[in-house]
Amino acid sequence: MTELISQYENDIARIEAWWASDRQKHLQRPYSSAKVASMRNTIPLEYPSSIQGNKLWKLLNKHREEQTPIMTFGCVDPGTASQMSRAGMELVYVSGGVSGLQIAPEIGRDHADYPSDTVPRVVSHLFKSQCFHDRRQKSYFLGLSKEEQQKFQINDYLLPMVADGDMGFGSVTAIMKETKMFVEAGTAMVHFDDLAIGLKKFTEKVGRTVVPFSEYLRRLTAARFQMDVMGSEMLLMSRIDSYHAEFITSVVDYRDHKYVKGATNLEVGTLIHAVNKAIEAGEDVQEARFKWLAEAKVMTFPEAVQAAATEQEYQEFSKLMQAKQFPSLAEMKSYASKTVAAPVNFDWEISRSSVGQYLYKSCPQNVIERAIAAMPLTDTTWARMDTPIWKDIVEIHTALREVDPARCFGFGFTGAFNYAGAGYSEKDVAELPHNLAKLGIVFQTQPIFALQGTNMFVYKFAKMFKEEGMAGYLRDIQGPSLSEKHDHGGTAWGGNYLADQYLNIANAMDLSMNL
Ligand SMILES: C[C@](O)(C(=O)O)[C@H](CC(=O)O)C(=O)O
Repeated sequence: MTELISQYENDIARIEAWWASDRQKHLQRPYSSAKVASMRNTIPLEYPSSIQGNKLWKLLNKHREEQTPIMTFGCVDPGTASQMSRAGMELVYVSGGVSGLQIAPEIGRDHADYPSDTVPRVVSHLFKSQCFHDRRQKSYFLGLSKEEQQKFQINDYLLPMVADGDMGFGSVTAIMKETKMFVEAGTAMVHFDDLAIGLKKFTEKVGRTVVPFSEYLRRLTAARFQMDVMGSEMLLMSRIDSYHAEFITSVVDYRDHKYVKGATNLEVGTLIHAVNKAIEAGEDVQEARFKWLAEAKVMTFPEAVQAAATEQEYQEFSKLMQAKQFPSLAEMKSYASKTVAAPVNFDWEISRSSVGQYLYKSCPQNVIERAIAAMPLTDTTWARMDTPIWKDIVEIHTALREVDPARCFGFGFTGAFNYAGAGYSEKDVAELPHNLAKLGIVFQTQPIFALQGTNMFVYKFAKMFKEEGMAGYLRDIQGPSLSEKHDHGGTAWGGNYLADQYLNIANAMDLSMNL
């Protein structure tokens, strides 16, 4: 019994020293070291994700200081990961969307509806493959002559992996389990977003739903707590998805109230009723929805005040609004009643969707507020965007860097970004990675290469092979592969040297045989 108590007390001291370290000191936890210590195992467990997390932390900060980008892309298979190493990339991104379409037991769109262990399993598989290549490279290298060693290119096969944790696949205990799986798998950094579970409609232009502020912070706290219990240095990234959200699940948190939209024409009945009527009549539901939204004159409460007030009244109202960063609806209503003569009609209940979501106004400011609230619990931030609007990127990251100048940020160039539509010239696109890096946005991923790129390359090859057969194969694949010493099963990459060494060792089985 006393042993358990002294171990618990030692753990508390160790945790506090750890939290004061350079790597951890930027974090603030809403729980004590004693709580963490009380939930630790009685044997010390260590995880390679700590080594990978620390490696990534150094890498991100080096690039932040040098204002240079770390370019990477989504990868779900060992071969691709090994070639990323060989090409000198510095990290590997494991995409949820690609895992859902390539790895999940039941393939489907990126709705995060695949089993919660899908991405951790991909990371675990990749990590084992990274360790294999690391081992076989070392043993191969050590078997070379001094001259050969001089010329040998040593690859870093153990690139840190950044993994997509989506929204965590459940509430507190589910997120803790998910985080545990990522730590055990060898993940260097995981991101959890503020999207609603079960309502993810990914990369479709409409219909994204976020959870309230408080629910998101609860997710991050659960993940951080799990990492603390495991003593893990894996990095936790907050990914804020509110920039393109159209809905929020609840108005329980007053910090969201400024952005929740309601009907200002109260004569229209409910949105649900309008949609159901259209379904019954066999009419276009989307059209009925748009019609209702226009008739209901949907807007946020501050916008409703502006519409009802004179310019002078609105200025008075705005002054009162500045008194508090996060006024609740009740407070905003009281400010309006003190400053505006006309009635301000506003009802956020009648505009709720059929699954109960409230309408939500997305804008850079709510991304900033959410990202700042998430900072004490997380190591890095990703403000996700469907369209890379440069002025908003600058606004968001400038505001965030004022709060934490040393923060490293991430960015995803999603597959369908319309750069020209967002005003980018070819030169702007070429300079984008460097311009992002100047804002501290150093982790930059093209998440879906393993769909967009791989599909295209395989299609082109398959067409050629069908038409030209082995002659085409020899010309385009086998010839260059052999002559340029690309990796394939018959090279050192395939592990034959390592296997030979295993065989030799095993063949030396019994020295007493003296054959
Ligand atoms: C990063 C992402 O979550 C993914 O699953 O890879 C997606 C990718 C995409 O839609 O292009 C994302 O939400 O950005």
